[in-house]
Amino acid sequence: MAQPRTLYEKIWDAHVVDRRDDGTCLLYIDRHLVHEVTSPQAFESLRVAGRKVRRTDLTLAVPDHNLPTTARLDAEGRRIPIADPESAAQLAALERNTAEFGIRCFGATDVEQGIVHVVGPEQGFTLPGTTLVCGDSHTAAHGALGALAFGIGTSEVEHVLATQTLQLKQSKTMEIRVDGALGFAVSPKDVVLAIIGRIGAAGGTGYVIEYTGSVIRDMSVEGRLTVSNMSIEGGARAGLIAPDDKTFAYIKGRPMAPAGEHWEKAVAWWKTLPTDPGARYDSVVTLQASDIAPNVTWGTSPEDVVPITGVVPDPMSFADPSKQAAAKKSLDYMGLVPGTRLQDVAVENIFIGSCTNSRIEDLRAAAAVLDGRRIADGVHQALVVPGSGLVKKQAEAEGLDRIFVAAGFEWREPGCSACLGMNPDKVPAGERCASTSNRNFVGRQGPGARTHLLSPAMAAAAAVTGRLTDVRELVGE
Ligand SMILES: CC(C)[C@H](C(=O)O)[C@@H](O)C(=O)O
Ligand code: SF4
Repeated sequence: MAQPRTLYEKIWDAHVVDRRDDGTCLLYIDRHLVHEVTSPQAFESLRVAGRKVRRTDLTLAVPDHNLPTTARLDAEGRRIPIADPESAAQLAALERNTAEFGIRCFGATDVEQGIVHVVGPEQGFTLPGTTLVCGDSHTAAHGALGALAFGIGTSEVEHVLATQTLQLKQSKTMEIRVDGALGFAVSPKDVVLAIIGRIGAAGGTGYVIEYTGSVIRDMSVEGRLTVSNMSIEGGARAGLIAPDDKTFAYIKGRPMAPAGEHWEKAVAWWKTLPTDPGARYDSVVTLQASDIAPNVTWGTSPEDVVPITGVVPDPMSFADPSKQAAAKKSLDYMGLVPGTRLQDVAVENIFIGSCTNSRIEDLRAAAAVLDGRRIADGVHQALVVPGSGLVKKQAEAEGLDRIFVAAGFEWREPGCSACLGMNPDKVPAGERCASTSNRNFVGRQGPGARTHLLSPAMAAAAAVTGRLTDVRELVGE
């Protein structure tokens, strides 16, 4: 009998083109997503070398990082120019490069435009069993559909554009199993924050994670995308979830998904992908769902996480001296005092969006909390930024936009927005933001901005009270 293999090993083996003695492999790449920040240099190098893009049909581009999220067309239907010269240049370069090299690109005013990691799954571009790359660290998100998906650097973007392959060494495997059933108002974001809190921001270094267990199986595909998305915040190269009937139902009928007899064939193969009984992982971590509460971060690393019922930790409570120093520095930056109850921390900004939490279920969860409520007086910026034009359209069809606007939120156009300071959406220096994004690094949401990561429902609860809040108490069980 063949050796039992993990999901990761099966995808890996199916894509190795060549293997060197030192273990370096040449891997075939099935799907390549491109955005404006990490591609200009790659296209320029191709141009200089007189090379073409090897498989334009397996490459898809979309602008997201630099695009302002305010209206993109004026009253006459003309495109509103982008004020920031650098952003305007990046976006123009993406349009020019994709046109010149013959790559499909969703434009700023197309309904399909959105954050690259929302667009891939939504279009059926992301498929189980494929290798998928993008010049972006949150590419791991696509692992939620059972793709081996990971971020690459600009020189690798060039390599994939030119050859449709990548040089790589195989990673170790880590199973992260979450057993049990989640409590009331505990969301996929709380699960992944709990995981990162457990393994640490470097805990996954050198590994590809596979998320397993009843909590992952019971989760919607949207929720799984949130979990896989943050694999990189735990240091892992990728974060996979075995494809199942839910995955197939999610993909079926999407514009770029296989159809007709191709669909049947694809599903038959996808069903062979889940990890074989008896396959071994290099490392196994288990969490119990009943131990997971709505979580919030207090520091400047996603591993700095506590349940909302907790307090800001004392740096001296960490055993590791380097962690003690880091925590002290974090607290200085965050303007927090050890022992403060998280629920006593006031926030002035709310951001609901990013590739972690801007899909329809995220917007529904936040709107459910905001329905019939209003943002607190102390909150002076509350943004809700759908992950794509299609998410926006769906949300509007469900009337979610009206709930957000009635509550005092700004309903924006799709993009990365305040997830990082590469466009006009920023958090002012010294102010705090309850944010559904994935990184709370120093200056991430703007110079001096203080970020608390949490779920969409928790962000909505913070908007209502003007402080970090246990959503379970606000909405009642
Ligand atoms: C700009 C881009 C390269 C970057 C990434 O790689 O992740 C961004 O998306 C981020 O989230 O920090
Ligand atoms: S939403 Fe944030 S994390 Fe995601 S790709 Fe954009 S900047 Fe990166």
